[in-house]
Amino acid sequence: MSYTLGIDSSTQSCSAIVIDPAAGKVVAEASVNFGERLPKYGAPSGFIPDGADGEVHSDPRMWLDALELMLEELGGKCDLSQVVAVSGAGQQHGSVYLNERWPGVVASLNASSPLAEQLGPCLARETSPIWMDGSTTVECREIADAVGGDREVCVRSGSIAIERFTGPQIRRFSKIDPEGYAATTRIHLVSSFLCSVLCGTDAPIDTGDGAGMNLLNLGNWDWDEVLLEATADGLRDRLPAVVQGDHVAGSVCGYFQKRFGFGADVPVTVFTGDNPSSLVGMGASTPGKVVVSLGTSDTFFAAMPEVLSDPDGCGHVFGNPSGGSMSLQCFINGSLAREAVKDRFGMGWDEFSAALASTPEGNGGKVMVPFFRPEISPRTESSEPVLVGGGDFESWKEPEAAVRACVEGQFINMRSRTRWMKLETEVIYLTGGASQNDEVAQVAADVFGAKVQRLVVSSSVALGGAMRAACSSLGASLTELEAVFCKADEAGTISPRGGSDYAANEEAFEAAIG
Ligand SMILES: Nc1ncnc2c1ncn2[C@@H]1O[C@H](COP(=O)(O)OP(=O)(O)O)[C@@H](O)[C@H]1O
Ligand SMILES: O=C(CO)[C@@H](O)[C@H](O)COP(=O)(O)O
Repeated sequence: MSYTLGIDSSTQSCSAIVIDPAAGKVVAEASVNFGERLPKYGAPSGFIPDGADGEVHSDPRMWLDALELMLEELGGKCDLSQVVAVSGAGQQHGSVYLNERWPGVVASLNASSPLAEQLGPCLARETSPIWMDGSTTVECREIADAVGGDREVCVRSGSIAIERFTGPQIRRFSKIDPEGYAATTRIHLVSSFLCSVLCGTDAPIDTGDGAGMNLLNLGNWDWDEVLLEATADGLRDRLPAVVQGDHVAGSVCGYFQKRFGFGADVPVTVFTGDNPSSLVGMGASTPGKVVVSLGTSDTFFAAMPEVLSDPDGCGHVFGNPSGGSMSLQCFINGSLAREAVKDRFGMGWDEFSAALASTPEGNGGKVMVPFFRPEISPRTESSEPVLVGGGDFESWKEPEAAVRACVEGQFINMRSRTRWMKLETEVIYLTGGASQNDEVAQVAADVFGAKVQRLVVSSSVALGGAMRAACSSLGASLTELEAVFCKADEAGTISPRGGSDYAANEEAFEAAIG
């Protein structure tokens, strides 16, 4: 038996899948929700709430604790000594700031004490800004001005200077805590941090996740000197190397061998971002398939035949772990906005679904701009949702209509904001926590006028890691793996009903966002 393992450290949980690539089987899965299992970090939804000035941070020790809990759980379900290759992914853009102790400590992890205890003293910044952080508007402007404007930043890096991207975050840290920045000798992404810990060495950053930093040049897929210079002094020395997604970063280190029973010399393929990994796990790594992920964020992405960036400046280009690039649009008001509406009416998911089922397509013209925190697609300041459509609805007195207005509003916004990708969306491949909800999936089908399919294996981020490990370390064929592991759940296919073209609701939505 030769298994491969894929790890997914996303916003709210650390999950994994073990597959047997030769037998075409899923062997085991495990997941640890940060908020539920690690309440001591004060992050019920995976991040520390109520940060000042738009800051949204998480504690990297929480990610380490969760990794250990998750591997313990996984080890109870399958024999980890049979794992012959590993890879994984992290939520994108988040950054971990490490001091001079880091290289020594990570290379000599002691199996008798937890990772968080040993690596805590290596943090030059106690907590990590994550993708929801919007505190760097000033720094975005400064970087763009230094480089010659947003268009120039976009041409170089695939995105204009964006608040949650790592470069602006690094610049802000260097300004607000110059001593902390001076003590920082290495800055990792969530993905490269966890890959480093697993290998017991300082791992590189892959082009998939690296492109979410406003620091990587899409022309040569390497650090861009002009952007580095515009971002912070001495930045190049603080960043790891950039590599393509098939690079092997090292092998599973002694700590994990002793604690969890991994074998010696198990290669670890460089980790990537959760969305690039999901691209692989959804069987969408060659152009032609559109993926919508309904995780904490909602994202819409696709592999592209050539680099395509958003003229409006809200969308992004990331590296495709299988080569080339992918375009992506991210919506901050995803699952947490749906949860906010559900909670406002004291509903559970079943009642939320029933509300969708009992209301008509188009909602009689009632539509919500469901921005419970400032949105990034499009960029808006407001953290109050807007209800348009009349009477009781606008005073939040029609729960069912409000639920439909929220979900339709989300997909209407997604449809408008992703037109720049010029994709034929006959089928949408849906993944992420909310994708299991058939009624939410039905709204996606109706608004896009496209068939919606989920895959039999739903954990696409982790699966992408296990598939990437099999390709780069075992020489497996990605096409063959996709044929076996990325099968659509045909019984769960949802077709559009065609009851509305949503044109009037889109018009109302656009008018409301101004
Ligand atoms: N039945 C459901 N209907 C709608 N949304 C759901 C349902 N079950 C879970 N979710 C949503 O899934 C989200 C988590 O998705 P997940 O993909 O695990 O997030 P992430 O990968 O960002 O950590 C939760 O915030 C929750 O709102
Ligand atoms: O910021 C982005 C993509 O640019 C987010 O999609 C993060 O990568 C978080 O992903 P989820 O935890 O919501 O999957």
